[in-house]
Amino acid sequence: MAYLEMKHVSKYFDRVAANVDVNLSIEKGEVHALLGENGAGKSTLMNILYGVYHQSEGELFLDGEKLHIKDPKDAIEKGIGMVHQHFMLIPELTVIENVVLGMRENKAILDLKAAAQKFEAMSEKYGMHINPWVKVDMLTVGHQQRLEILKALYRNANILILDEPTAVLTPQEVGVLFKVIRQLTAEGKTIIFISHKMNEIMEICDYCTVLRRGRTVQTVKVSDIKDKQELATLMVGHAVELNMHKSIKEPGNVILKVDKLTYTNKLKVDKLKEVTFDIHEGEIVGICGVDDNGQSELIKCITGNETATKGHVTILDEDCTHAGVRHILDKGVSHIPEDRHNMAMIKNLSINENLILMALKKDGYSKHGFIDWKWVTKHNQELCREYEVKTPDVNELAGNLSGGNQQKFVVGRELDRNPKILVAMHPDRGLDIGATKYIQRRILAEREKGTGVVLVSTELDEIMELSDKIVVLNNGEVMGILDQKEATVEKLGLMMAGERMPGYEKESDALD
Ligand SMILES: Nc1ncnc2c1ncn2[C@@H]1O[C@H](COP(=O)(O)OP(=O)(O)OP(=O)(O)O)[C@@H](O)[C@H]1O
Repeated sequence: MAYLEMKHVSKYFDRVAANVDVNLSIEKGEVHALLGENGAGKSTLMNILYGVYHQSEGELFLDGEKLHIKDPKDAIEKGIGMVHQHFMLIPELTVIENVVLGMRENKAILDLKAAAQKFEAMSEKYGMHINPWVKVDMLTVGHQQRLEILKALYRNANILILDEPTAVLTPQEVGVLFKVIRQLTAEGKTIIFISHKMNEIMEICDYCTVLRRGRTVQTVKVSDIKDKQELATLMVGHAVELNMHKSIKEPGNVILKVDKLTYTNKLKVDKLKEVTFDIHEGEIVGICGVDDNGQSELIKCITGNETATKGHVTILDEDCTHAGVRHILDKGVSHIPEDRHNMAMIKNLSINENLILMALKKDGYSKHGFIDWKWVTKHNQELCREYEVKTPDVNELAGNLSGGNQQKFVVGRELDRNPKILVAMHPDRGLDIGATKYIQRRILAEREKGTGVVLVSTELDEIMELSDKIVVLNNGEVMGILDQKEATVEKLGLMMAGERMPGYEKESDALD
C-alpha cells in the first residue's frame, strides 16, 4: 500500500457528483500533480483529504492506517496541510497571529515572541522571508501564499496540498516556490500540486493523476510524457489546439486615452506616475509587469473604481477621469476584474442573477419595468452552454461552482455586453488549457469586431501572442511601449525589471 491512499472515493453534493469512485495513490516524498478540466473535481477531492468535506463513499489510508478526518483542524494534527486557491488568512491580524490562530497549544498563543522566533527561523530555512509583525493586509499576494505555506509547515505538515499555487505568482516567485518544493521533498515531505499549467507539471511533478468529470482517468509518470500537448490531450480526452491565429489589421480611431495618469494611494505611495498610452479600435494593448507595479491601480482608474490624482482618462472622446463606474460601463466598457470574488460576482446569488448584474438595461431583460425571468433564464442557459460553464442549471449558487467555472461565466457575461472597450485583467486565471485557449480566441474575435482591449497578464507568452502593442510597467511608470513584432521575453524581462527604452528615460537621466 502506498503512503497515502484514497480508495473508491465519491462525493455527491445536492445535484452534483463531484467525485465518483476516485482512486489516488501517492508515495512519500513525491510531488504528485492533480490535473483535470475546470470542474473535474480536483479541489473537492483535496477538500476531502483536508477534512473540509466528508466523502459520501470510499476510504482513506495514511501510512497503512485507516484515516478518519473530522475537520481541517484534525487534518492538520494528522500532518496534512492545504493552501487553498483563495487564502484563509485574516487580513487585520499580524503574520504571527495568523500563524498561531486556532492552535491548541495555548502556550504558543500566549508567547507570541517565541512563536515569532520559531517562525523566523523557519522562513530563513526555506528562503521565504516575511516579517512576523506586519499585518497581513500589507502583504503582497505572493507573500500571503508564502505565509500560508509557512503556516502549514509551522504546524508540522508532512503532506502539503497546493491548490493552483502559481496562479497568482510572478515568474520569479514561481522559481522560489519550486525551490521550496524541492527542499521539502528532499526532507521527505509529500506535495500534492493542483495546476492547469502544463509546463509547471512537466517541471516539478513526479507523477500526475488525471481526473475527468469527477473520475480518475489515469496516473502517469511525468517523465514518460513527451510534451505539454500530450499532457493536454490526456486531460481533455482529445487533441487541444494550442496555436492562435491572429489576423493582420490596421487599428481604427483612438477610443481610450490615458494621459499622464498619476495615482497616489491612501498611504501616500505613488502607485502610478504619468502613465501615458492610447488604444485604438480593434487593437489589443497588453499591460505587462511584475505583479503590483501599478497594474491594479491603472485598471481601477480606467474603470472608475479609483480616481486619478492627476492626469486624464478619455473614453470615446469624453473625459472620464472623474466618472463613476456605472457611467463608464454604460459607455460600452466591459470589465473582467482581477479579484473574482470581491469585484466580479456575488457568491450567494444564483448564476442567473449574477449574469444580469451588469446588464439590466440589455434588450430583452426587462418587460414593463420587471425582469423577464423566462427570457433571462433562456439567454443565460445559452451563455453557459457557449462558455461551457459546468453547472446543473443557472439557478445554482455561483459560490458552488468550481473556481474556473466562476471565471468562465464572468468572462461570458462581460463579452455578452458587446463592449466597445474590454478591460481584462488575468481573464484566464484558473482556467484549464482548453478554456484558456477558448477565451483567448474570444478576445481575438473582439479585436476583429473593432473592440479595443486592455489586457493585463503576468503570462508573457499570452501577452506576446495576443497584444498588438505592449506597455511595460515598472514601479508605476511606463518603461516603454513595444510593438508586438519587436517584443521578446528577454526585452520584456529587462524592462519589467526597470530598464527603460530610448525615449522613456527619466528627466534627470536625460539631463546627464
Ligand atoms: N459546495 C458545493 N456545492 C455544490 N456543488 C459543488 C460544491 N463544491 C463543488 N461543487 C461542484 O463540484 C464539481 C467539482 O468542483 P471542483 O471545485 O472540485 O472542481 P475543480 O476540478 O477543482 O475545478 P477548477 O479547476 O475550476 O478549480 C463542480 O461541478 C462544482 O460545481
